[in-house]
Amino acid sequence: MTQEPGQATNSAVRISALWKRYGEQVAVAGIDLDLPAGKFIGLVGPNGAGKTTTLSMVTGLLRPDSGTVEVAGHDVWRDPVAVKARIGVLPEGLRMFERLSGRELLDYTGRLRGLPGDEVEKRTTQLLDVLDLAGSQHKLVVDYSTGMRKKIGLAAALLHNPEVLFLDEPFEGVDPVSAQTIRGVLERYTDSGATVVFSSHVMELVESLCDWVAVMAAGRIRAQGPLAEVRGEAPSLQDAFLELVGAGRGAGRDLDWLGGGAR
Ligand SMILES: Nc1ncnc2c1ncn2[C@@H]1O[C@H](COP(=O)(O)OP(=O)(O)OP(=O)(O)O)[C@@H](O)[C@H]1O
Repeated sequence: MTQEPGQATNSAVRISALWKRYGEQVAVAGIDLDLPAGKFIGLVGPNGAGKTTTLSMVTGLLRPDSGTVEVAGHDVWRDPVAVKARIGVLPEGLRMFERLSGRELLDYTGRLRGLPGDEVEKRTTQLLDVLDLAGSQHKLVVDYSTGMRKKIGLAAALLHNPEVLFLDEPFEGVDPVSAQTIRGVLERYTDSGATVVFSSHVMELVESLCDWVAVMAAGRIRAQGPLAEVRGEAPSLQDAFLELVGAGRGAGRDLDWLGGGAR
């Protein structure tokens, strides 16, 4: 059911019976997810679980085989313009306009989003400042480090003040200082009532940031809910996760030739 534009909704994202296959490979196997608005949400799962495929379908970058996705009350595939106006996306391996400087990239993004020039300028200056990129604002994006690319990508995704922000592995390749900066910006953003959905396989990070998690493995949702509920009696999210995805702690036992100095 799609709500009328502007109507209040408690769900930031509603996914129903979503499927995606790549040939014989089932990447996403009919998942249902209801992600509450105003939360810091982690989508966690091992390599190949289907996180990127799910986020791509939710953000309108990849067409599902079947199923529906609603973001901020709008159907992603029937009402793509309304959805794209309300979301910010930092995809994995984001392609950017490499020959623009950081500031030019944000200026261009702001204008594409239809913001007035003076507003773009103001927000750009503030974001560059907060994300510690002011000193590199005139450097070409092609010369940015991995962490700087993540930060400028995040700034571009935030510029139009979206209702829901989707981030695929936002902390991958980011040093602890930059990670702390990104974290501060995201916490401020969710405190104002916006929603962050991010994918990660770093459990400690998810545990320390998120108030709500969805655990994915082999294309299916294994658990979803408030962090404390998903963690249950387990000492940490990592333990709960290993239990849920059935990971063997004995992995490597067969590698009897490995280590010990014998050649
Ligand atoms: N373009 C593609 N063509 C064929 N198979 C694909 C494609 N993209 C993903 N897959 C397969 O779909 C499954 C889910 O992949 P996906 O990238 O969504 O997982 P992920 O949870 O994001 O993994 P990771 O944490 O390693 O990035 C994997 O088995 C992967 O090999």
